[in-house]
Amino acid sequence: MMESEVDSERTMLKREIAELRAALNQKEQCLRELDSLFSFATRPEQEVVGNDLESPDVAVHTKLTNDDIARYSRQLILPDFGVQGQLKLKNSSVLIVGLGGLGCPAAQYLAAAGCGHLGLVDYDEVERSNFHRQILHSEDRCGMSKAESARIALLELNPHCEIQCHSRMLYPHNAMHIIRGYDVVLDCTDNVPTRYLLSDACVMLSKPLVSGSALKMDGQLTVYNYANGPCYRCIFPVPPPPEAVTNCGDGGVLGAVTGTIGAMQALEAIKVIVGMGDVLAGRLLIFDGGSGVFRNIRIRSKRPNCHMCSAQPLITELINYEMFCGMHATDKNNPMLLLSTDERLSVEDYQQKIQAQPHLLIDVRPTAEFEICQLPEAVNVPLVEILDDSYLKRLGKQLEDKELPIVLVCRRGNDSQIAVQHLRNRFPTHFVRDLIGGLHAWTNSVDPSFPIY
Ligand SMILES: Nc1ncnc2c1ncn2[C@@H]1O[C@H](COP(=O)(O)OP(=O)(O)OP(=O)(O)O)[C@@H](O)[C@H]1O
Ligand SMILES: [Zn+2]
Repeated sequence: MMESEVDSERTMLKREIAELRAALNQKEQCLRELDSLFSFATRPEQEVVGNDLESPDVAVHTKLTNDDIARYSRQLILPDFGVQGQLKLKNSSVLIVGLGGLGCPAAQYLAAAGCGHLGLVDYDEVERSNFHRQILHSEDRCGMSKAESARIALLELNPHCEIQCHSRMLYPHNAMHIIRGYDVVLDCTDNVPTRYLLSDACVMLSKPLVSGSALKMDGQLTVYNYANGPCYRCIFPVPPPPEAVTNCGDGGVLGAVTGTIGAMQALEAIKVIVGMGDVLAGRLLIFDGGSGVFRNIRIRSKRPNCHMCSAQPLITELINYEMFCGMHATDKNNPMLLLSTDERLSVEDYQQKIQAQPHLLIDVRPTAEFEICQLPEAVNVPLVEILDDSYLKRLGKQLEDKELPIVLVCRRGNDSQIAVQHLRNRFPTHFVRDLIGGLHAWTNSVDPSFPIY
């Protein structure tokens, strides 16, 4: 063998070894993810201590008081409800997870109707952007835990209701402890991992789950795991890709829409407890607030091979739902993982080093948001336009022969990263940066008088 042939043989072998190593690493990573997904609930339990994790002490009432009769008279005279219905409600306990746009009206109607015990779970604190729809919270309780704030408002409405606050995040290590003590659970949250967690825990504990959602002008409602009906996994066996999920913070929502769905969640819970009416199990109520139309569609019945609620479930314990839903995966679609910090610009550096010199500041938020507030000299080019080739052509003309630095900004610094990637592909040698943390960081670190939403 010639010396050159030996060299090329060596190079080829080295390449093959590198490829085998990469494949091995990938397989090991898959194995680690699988292990982590399925061994999650068997790890030693943490943070499961605290008074709020004990089940509510539900005394059994056999009679209504005179105060009950006066207070609830208008519903007592409903033939399907009556004294027995009121007593069932008085002896019942309902867990409301999420005291936001849906949870507030739901809790309000349940407390007012005389539900004896309410559990309120929320890890978040009240802030100003909540008030337009989270109607139990008020200006003077800004910064307070949402569960505590809701409790104060609910007791004003009905001091006979016993309320247990769980001011913490519901997650796999505490979900079973918290849910166990309640008869019915309301999902009033806004994220996919919690929806799977609640559904799985409710299947394991045989609790009906009244699930609501609302976004923009639309809402949806159904009851899972009731009277042999489907669970959430029967309908959604695999989670949607993270980038396909929009929440109220990004998509917007009208308070009256969340109010409509939240009130209907309370109604379904009352129907389940009292045993009246036709519970929305196996059916999905769709509310189109724009046209004022309610539709009711039949959804599938139990999926025979559902991983959770079938006769032979594959999942027998709670798992890591964030991972299951892909939020922590090294997901290329996750904009948070697009750029490293040194490829970006802090709001302080922008203010001190760039703002005073000629530059192009592009705000990539949708126009409706740009109209709410904008930085001086910012031009609005929504992300969808940036991704469009005709805009890039126009920008190319504008930049001809100019070393104009480009700075991109959005609300929180996610969309701006996508825009940076796009512009860099087109103008690889140009200075293109985005502001870390977006306009929120601007308010927090540079100009507290700049509006935040
Ligand atoms: N796993 C969870 N445990 C406890 N509370 C949760 C969980 N997931 C979501 N929530 C709560 O559910 C509520 C959802 O309500 P909503 O979407 O109206 O409010 P928000 O999160 O304040 O909205 P915004 O997007 O405007 O900030 C929030 O208060 C949130 O804290
Ligand atoms: Zn199922």
